[in-house]
Amino acid sequence: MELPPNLFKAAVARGGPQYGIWAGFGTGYAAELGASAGYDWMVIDGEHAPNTVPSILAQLQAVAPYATAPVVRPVNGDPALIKQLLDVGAQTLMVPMVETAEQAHALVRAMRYSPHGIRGVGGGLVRASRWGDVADYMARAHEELCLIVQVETQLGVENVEAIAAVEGVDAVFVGPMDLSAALGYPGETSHPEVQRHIEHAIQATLAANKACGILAPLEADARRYAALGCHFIAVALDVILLRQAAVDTLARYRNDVEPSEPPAGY
Ligand SMILES: O=C(O)C(=O)C[C@H](O)[C@@H](O)CO
Repeated sequence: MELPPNLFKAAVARGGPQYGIWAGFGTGYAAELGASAGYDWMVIDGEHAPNTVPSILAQLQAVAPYATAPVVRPVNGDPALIKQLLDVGAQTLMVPMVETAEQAHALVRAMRYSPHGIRGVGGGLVRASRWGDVADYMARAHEELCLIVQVETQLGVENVEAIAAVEGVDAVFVGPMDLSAALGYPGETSHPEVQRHIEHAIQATLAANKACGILAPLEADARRYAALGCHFIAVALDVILLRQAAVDTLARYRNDVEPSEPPAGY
């Protein structure tokens, strides 16, 4: 068979904004439900959601029949974990807490086979090559892989020009929550200082001709980031949607329950 195309990479190259949902339940069942809603892309979160390589595989399989493109976020940039995630068929990885061009370059090498990198060879043992059915998998895998690096610390923002310029980095994703904490305003993503850093990271990424993404569950934020040129914006988190709907439904029947406020943090 042909190498499966990376829907996310193609969509972001066509332009934006692409609207995404954050999958935080760690199950294929919930991920499939989110995909059935028609979002353009979905983060399968291995950093803060209760996920393992097998649970991520189950979610990749669950969303495969849908047009929603999966983006897998590993807990960190460990090359051994990257190898496992690529082998189970993740094509787009979003690695948190990238702070230097050297780290970004190491991630590119972790995703590529020798002589361009250090990815171990799974050959016919892995889903990525459809158990060997994709005959040219090793020669062409890099064409359909996509690396998103998360910039979400002060040092990361200081180095964003150099990070975005690294060959093989396809996109930068700004993490507003971590950045707010790193700058000393935990959870205050609207603080002027946090916003100044966010806008600088977006502009530097776009100036490097790389795609830029961000998390923005509040509509006004999402629209502002779209106007700034972000290519992909996560506008919903499934866990938060369920929690809000659960509280609001109960509040309609019980006087001791207040309807939910927009989340202070996300
Ligand atoms: O810093 C951020 O914002 C992110 O990276 C997203 C967070 O991990 C989390 O708030 C998602 O719920």
